[in-house]
Amino acid sequence: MGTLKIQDVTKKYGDVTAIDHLTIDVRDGEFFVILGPSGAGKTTTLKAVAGLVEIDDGSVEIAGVDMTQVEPYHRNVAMAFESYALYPQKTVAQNLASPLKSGRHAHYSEEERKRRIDDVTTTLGINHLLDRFPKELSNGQRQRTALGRVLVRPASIYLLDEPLSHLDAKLRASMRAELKAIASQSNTTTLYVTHDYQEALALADRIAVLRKGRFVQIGTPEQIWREPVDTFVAKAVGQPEINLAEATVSGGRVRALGGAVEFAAPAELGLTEGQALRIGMRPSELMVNREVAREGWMRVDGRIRLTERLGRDVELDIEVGDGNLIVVERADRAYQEGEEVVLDIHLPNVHLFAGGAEGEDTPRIGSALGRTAAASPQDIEKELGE
Ligand SMILES: Nc1ncnc2c1ncn2[C@@H]1O[C@H](COP(=O)(O)OP(=O)(O)OP(=O)(O)O)[C@@H](O)[C@H]1O
Repeated sequence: MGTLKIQDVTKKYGDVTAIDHLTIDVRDGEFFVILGPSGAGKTTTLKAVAGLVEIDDGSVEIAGVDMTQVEPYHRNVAMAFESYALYPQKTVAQNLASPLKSGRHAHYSEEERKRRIDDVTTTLGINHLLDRFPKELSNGQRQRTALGRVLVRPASIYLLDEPLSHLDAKLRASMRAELKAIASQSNTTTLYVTHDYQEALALADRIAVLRKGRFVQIGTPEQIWREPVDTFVAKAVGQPEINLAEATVSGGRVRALGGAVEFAAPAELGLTEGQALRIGMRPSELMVNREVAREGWMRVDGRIRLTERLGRDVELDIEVGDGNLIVVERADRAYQEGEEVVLDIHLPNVHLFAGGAEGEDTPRIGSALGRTAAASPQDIEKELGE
C-alpha cells in the first residue's frame, strides 16, 4: 500500500523557508506531480519525504506508518535525483543489479534479481542493451537506464526529481508517454516534481502547483487548466502564456483593451460599477476568422502584427484595441501581417480575475459566463462541429 500523507511540513534553511506548512494526501497508485518554478521547494519536498532533510515541523506518513522520525533507509522509498549517475565501468545489467545487491535488498536471490531487471528493462525498452557500458549508450538510453536503477527497487513510493530534464524535446515527449505507461501498468505510487507544465499535464493524476514553498492549488490537470485559482496558476500552465489584460466594469459591462473586448458583466458574480478586474484568455483558445456567430461567443476585431510558424501551428500577435493578444491557430491557411481579422472567443474561456497592482497575482473570480469553468479544447471542437 503506497499511500503518502504529508501534514503541515515546514523546512527552513537558516532564514529561508524552503517549504511552508505543506499538506498532501497521495493515494495508493497515484501519479502525483508537484509543479513549480526554480527555487519553489520541489526538491526539498522530496527530500522531506525521503528523510534526507530534517523537517522543522509537521509529519510524514508512508503506507500508513508515521515515518517522521524514521531514518531514510527504513522509509521504503526510492528516490531519483536530477543527476542520474551510472557506474561507467559496469554494464547496464550490472548497473541495474547493484541497487538489489546492497542494503535492505541484499537478500534477493540471483533469480529474483534477474526477474526484476527483466521486468524493468522490458518496460523501459532497454532489454537489448544489457551488456553495453554507459559510454556505449545514447543520452536517452542512459537516462532510461538511470531511471531503471530507481524503478528496479521495490518501494512504497517512487520519488522522481525532474527525471526527463536532460533530454532533448523529442525524447522528452516519448519518455513522457513511456513513464505514463509504466506508471499505469505497475500501479506504483509516484511523487514527481517538475517545472515543465506539459509534463505535469500529461503525466499527473493530480497536480499540486507550488509557489515559494506553498501549494497554491491542488487538482486534476483538467481543473488546473480550466479553473486556475489565480493568475499565478493560469500563467504556470500553457505556452505561450495566457493573455492577461486589465479590465473594468462600466455600465454593467466588462471592458478591456480600450473597449475592444467587452461583454455583459455576469450577474451571478456580483461585480460592482467601476470594479477593476483582469481578463485572461489562452492563446490556443482564441480563434481567427472562424465565423462563429452563435450564443456564448464574442467577436473582436483585430489586426495581425506578427506571425510565427510553429510546426503545425502558427503564433499570431494581434493588435486589439489599445493592446494585443497572442493567438495560436492552426497553420492550414496563410495569415498575412497587417491583415484585418475577427477573433472568435468562447465566453466560458474568458477567465475573470480580481484586479491588482502590477506584478501581483490575483484570484480567479469566474468566467465571462459566470461561475462556469473554461471549456476543454474537445468541448470547443465539438461545439464547432470540427
Ligand atoms: N541546503 C540548502 N541550504 C540553504 N538553502 C537551501 C538549501 N537547499 C535549498 N535551499 C533553498 O530552499 C529553497 C527551495 O529549494 P529547492 O531546491 O527545494 O527548490 P526547487 O523547487 O527544487 O528548485 P529547482 O527547480 O531549481 O531545483 C530555495 O530558495 C533554495 O535556495
